[in-house]
This record gives sequence, C-alpha cells and structure tokens, in this order.
Amino acid sequence: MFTRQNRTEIQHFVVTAKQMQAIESRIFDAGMPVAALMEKVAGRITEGILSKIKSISVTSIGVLVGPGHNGGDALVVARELHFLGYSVVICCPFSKQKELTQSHFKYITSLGISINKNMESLQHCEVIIDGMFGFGLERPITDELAEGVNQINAGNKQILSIDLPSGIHTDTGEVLGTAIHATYTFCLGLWKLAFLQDSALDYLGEVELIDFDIPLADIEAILGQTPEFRRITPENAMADLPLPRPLATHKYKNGNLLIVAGSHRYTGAAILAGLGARASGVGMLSIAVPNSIKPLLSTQLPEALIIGCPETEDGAILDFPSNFSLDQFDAIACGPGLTQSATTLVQLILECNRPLILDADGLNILAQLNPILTLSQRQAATIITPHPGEFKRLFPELAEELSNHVFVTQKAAQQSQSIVVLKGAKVCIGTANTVWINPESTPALARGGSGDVLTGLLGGLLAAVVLNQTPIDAIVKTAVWWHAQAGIQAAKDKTELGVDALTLTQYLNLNPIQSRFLNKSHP
Ligand SMILES: NC(=O)C1=CN([C@@H]2O[C@H](COP(=O)(O)OP(=O)(O)OC[C@H]3O[C@@H](n4cnc5c(N)ncnc54)[C@H](OP(=O)(O)O)[C@@H]3O)[C@@H](O)[C@H]2O)[C@@H](O)CC1
Ligand SMILES: Nc1ncnc2c1ncn2[C@@H]1O[C@H](COP(=O)(O)OP(=O)(O)O)[C@@H](O)[C@H]1O
Ligand SMILES: [K+]
Repeated sequence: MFTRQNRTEIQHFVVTAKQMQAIESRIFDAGMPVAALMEKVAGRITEGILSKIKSISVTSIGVLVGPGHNGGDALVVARELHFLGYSVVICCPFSKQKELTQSHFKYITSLGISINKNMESLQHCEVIIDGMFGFGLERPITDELAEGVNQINAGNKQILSIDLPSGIHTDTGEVLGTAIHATYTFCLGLWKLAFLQDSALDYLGEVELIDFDIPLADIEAILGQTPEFRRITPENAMADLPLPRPLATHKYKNGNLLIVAGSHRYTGAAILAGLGARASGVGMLSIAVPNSIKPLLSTQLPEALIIGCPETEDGAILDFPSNFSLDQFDAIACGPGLTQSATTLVQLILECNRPLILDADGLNILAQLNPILTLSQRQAATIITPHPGEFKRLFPELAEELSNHVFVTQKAAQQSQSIVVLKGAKVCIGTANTVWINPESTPALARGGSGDVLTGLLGGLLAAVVLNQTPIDAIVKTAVWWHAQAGIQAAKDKTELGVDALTLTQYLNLNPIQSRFLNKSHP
C-alpha cells in the first residue's frame, strides 16, 4: 500500500509572501488549475482541522471568510465539513470577492447554507475557522472589521487559522491593526517568515505545515541554491557535528578553547560558560578569570586550565598575565560577566587573529568602539551573540526595526561582516548569505545565565571545527539548536520554572539529545 511521501526536506525552507506568490505562479503557469490546487489544499486543511477537533465534542463550526483565496480555502473547508455532518455557520463581512472565492460562495449557498455579514453570527459556534486573510494582507484591519476580530478573540474559543492568523503580516510577523489569536495555525505549502518572528508568536498558537506537494524544482527556482532564510531542523543541525571522532585523534585535535569571562561581581557567568564548553566535548579548555576567583573556578571545572589574571580595583580582568599568548588557541569566547571595566582586555582580543565569539559585556564594550568598523576589520571570523538590548547598543540605526528580528539580523550581519546571533524566542543567525532561524525552543530559557551557557557551548564547538574546516555558520546553528533542545528536555522534566542555567548545563549531556547525536558515533 502507498502512503503519502514524507517530504522532510521542505521543513527547512522559509519564504516571504513575494517568494510564495512567485512559486505559486510557476505552478499555475505549468498548467495546474488554480481551482484544482485550492481543492487539494483545502482537502488537506480539512484533514488537519478534523484531527484537532475530533477529541472535543463539536456540533457547530463558525467559518470566517475573507475576500481573497484565503476565503476560498475556507469555503471549500466549510463545504466539506458540512458534508461530514457538522453544522456550519459562515460569516463573510465583505461585499466583493475574487472570482474563484465567489464561485465557491455560489455553490455553498445552493446547498442551503446561509452567509452572514455580521461577526456576531459566530458567537454560538464552538470552534471558529479563520479564513479571512492569508499572505495577501498588506494593510491594517480597521473599524468594524477590527472590532469583529477583537470580539472573536474575546470569545475564548478554539480558533483554527488557515495559512496565517488574519491580521499578521506574512514577512514581518507584525500585527496589522489587530489580529486573530489562533489556537492552531495551518501554514500552507512552505513556512512563511512570520512563523519565525518573535512578534507573531503570541498569535500563532500551535503550528503545523500542510504540505501540498510543491515541486522542489519550483522552490529552488525561486529561492536559489542558497535560500535567504532557512529553518534549523534536527537533520541540518546535526549534520556538521564533529562526530564520529577519528579513532587516532588526540586532545589538541578536538579544539583548544579560551574562555575570557567573569569578574569579582559575576563569578557564575564564567562557571556557566565553562560548563557549556565542557558539554561540547572540546579537547582543551582554558578559562581566563580575575586572580581572586581562580580557586572557585578550579573547584567547579577541574578539567579546565584556569588562568588567573591581574584585576582592576573593582575586580574585573585588567589584562592577561605576562608572556601569555592568544595564538595558541583555536577559538576564543569572550564576554560573560566581564563588567564594563574590562575595556583594554576586550580591545586586545578584538585585535587578535583568532576566531572569536563575543557576548554580554564583551558586546557592551564593543558598542563603544565603532562596532561595524571594528568587526569588519577583524582578520578572523567573529560571532556576536546579542540579546535585543545589546543589539540596539551595537546597531542603533537598526533599532527602529528591531521587532523584525529576521530583517535586522540579516542587515547587521551584512554590515559587520560577522555572524550575528540575535537571541530571543526564535534565535536568528545572520550569516553572509542566509539567516538561519531556530523554530523550536522554550520560554524556560528566558532567565539569567542561559546565554552564558550558549556562549560556552558555541565556543567549544567552534574550537573543535576550526581545525577541520567545517563552515563556521554551520556549527553556530548546531549550538543554538542543541542549547534549545536541552532547554526543552529540561522543561519537560522540571516544568518551565525549573530550568535554571546550571540545570540546563546538565541537560546538555542528557538523553534524548545525546542519543540522537550518538547515532553518529562509532559502534
Ligand atoms: N500559495 C499557494 O500556493 C496557495 C494559496 N492559497 C491561499 O490563498 C491565500 C492568498 O490569497 P490572496 O492572494 O487572494 O490573498 P488573501 O490573503 O486571501 O487576502 C487578500 C484579499 O484581502 C483584501 N484585503 C487585504 N487587506 C485588507 C484589509 N485590511 N481589509 C479588507 N480587505 C483587505 C484584498 O483585496 P484588495 O482590497 O486589496 O483588493 C485581497 O482581495 C493564501 O494565504 C492561501 O490561503 C491556496 O488556496 C492555494 C495555494
Ligand atoms: N522566550 C524565550 N523562548 C526561548 N528562548 C529564550 C526566550 N527568551 C530568551 N531565550 C534564550 O535564553 C538565552 C538568554 O540569553 P541572555 O539574554 O544572553 O541571558 P544571560 O546573559 O543572562 O545568560 C538566549 O539563548 C535566548 O535565546
Ligand atoms: K487566515
């Protein structure tokens, strides 16, 4: 027996509204009738909706219908649900529709289903299907329409959105006027950018991609060999791990990382970064800290070489010890807990020709040093890992558009010729050609110290791959994905309140993440 092909490869594509329209046009130009595609897509949406509502007792389903093809999809779904025996209430608060949508209108009316203009008609329905706007929405929802949307949201019912919650901009994820608060959203064909923008997250609910067999050739014709935006998936995250290790390897072949972190005030940041690096499997780990906290670090990380450094009056690192050279390291991770007193040190590190990760206070110091110029003049690769606050200080001219995480990450990476990791719910990684976005994470990570862990983990992986010429951006997405998966697993075991940064470091080593990696080790 044949089953539908599981096309996991489409999961990593992300499109803008314009790219989706271009892909759609190629399909229609090749001869696929628009109406036939709508039938097919709506059939799959109906399957998706049924799988969500079958466990609850539903008799009456409200369907909100817009003027375009999103409304057309909704009408086909409504028709099928009617034939399955559900009582369907349709509301279309628009006086004109696109031709195909109108045709479905005519037929559904002929079946004896009346069409209401007033959104109050949906108030007694147990579930609402939102087919008002999809990727064609470009201007804000206002006036009575906005009031209607707000009323529907206030009804606290399950809302299943087709393609996008109506009111969400397909690319920026911003709310145009107002937007439907969906319980589930069925994204059609390919992931739209909005699904990966922090600004849309509160509206999307649970999300699912409905594949409708868009030929890969059409996707590649529009997106090219190197798509502008890509989702991190388990497959592409794990592809570049330094596994399996060659049998005759030794510690210096598995990366020599220097972490520069901590101060008298922020001791924990250095420990957390060290523990993150430990989990990466890095061959050799050195941690430069102020002299006074060296004993503490040695206790926590017995395998690491702790380098005590001269310190400022307020307990920050002043400089490296004499005769210390940065050249011996494969990579440097600098910043957690340094305080802003470590300016001279950060300047020194920026000038060295080793691959560098800059985080936290490393970034706050960089912000004072003409960041774009400084970064673009570096001799080796630089990865910066700002949260939105740090990002604003580094790239003030992009601050106004900061709600569009994907766009500002792309711009910042281009301007600074660095890899930019903008942290948040959906971490964005800006590289020279592509923005990678991590779709799966957990708000459990939103607490102090989890970024320090990421810096260490990323540092360890970076040091390990520098030697074997794996592209650096590849390993950055691995680290971001790994960090988030550890958070997800920890939150499953301990709730979203139980994932302190130290606990997180323990989960970096635990199943099921590890077992997924281990598939790639020696038998
Ligand atoms: N991609 C694919 O392969 C497939 C796509 N499919 C489906 O098509 C959907 C895209 O359809 P679409 O292009 O017709 O746009 P859609 O989102 O329905 O709405 C645009 C309409 O709304 C109107 N309008 C806009 N803003 C407004 C406002 N504020 N207030 C009031 N009106 C406003 C605007 O009219 P305007 O006034 O601008 O002339 C226009 O008519 C897509 O999301 C998916 O569901 C599938 O069927 C098949 C496969
Ligand atoms: N809502 C959220 N959902 C998922 N991950 C989040 C969320 N908020 C923050 N994070 C993640 O938590 C980490 C926080 O890092 P950061 O702000 O640098 O904290 P710190 O400097 O205290 O370690 C980042 O990896 C970020 O992506
Ligand atoms: K919709």
